[in-house]
Amino acid sequence: MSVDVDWKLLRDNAEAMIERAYAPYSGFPVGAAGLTSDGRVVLGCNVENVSYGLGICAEVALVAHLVATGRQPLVAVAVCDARGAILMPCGRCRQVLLEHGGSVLLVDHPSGPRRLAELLPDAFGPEDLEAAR
Ligand SMILES: O=c1ccn([C@H]2C[C@H](O)[C@@H](CO)O2)c(=O)[nH]1
Repeated sequence: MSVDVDWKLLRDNAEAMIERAYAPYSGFPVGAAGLTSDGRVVLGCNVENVSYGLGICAEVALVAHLVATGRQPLVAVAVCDARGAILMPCGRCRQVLLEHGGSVLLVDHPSGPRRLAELLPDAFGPEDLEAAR
């Protein structure tokens, strides 16, 4: 199924999540919004913890929302900081997004959306597990 991506809608939803973020330790709230193949918007924000390493990124929270609400493939994701500026997902988040959007996933970028394949080249994937069996 092909879906038109309304990037303004995604960015607005990501920015709205800044208000929900729980980031008392870094002071760096992050919001994320994703579009599913069936046209739904899923959301996430970072959720930090007093045990610093336990904090989760906005994109990981978004994937938890996705899985809890049907787990359709992700087709596009927008992430932003407190100013509403586009934020590129950290390395761990790129791997987490790959699992649910694949290499064709569109990720918002200041110079125009990028495919995840470009942001996470030569990615580790299920075929690597198969290859070693
Ligand atoms: O892609 C990213 C990068 C960072 N953060 C969060 C983690 C931490 O709570 C804060 C500062 O790194 O930003 C995200 O949510 N997503």
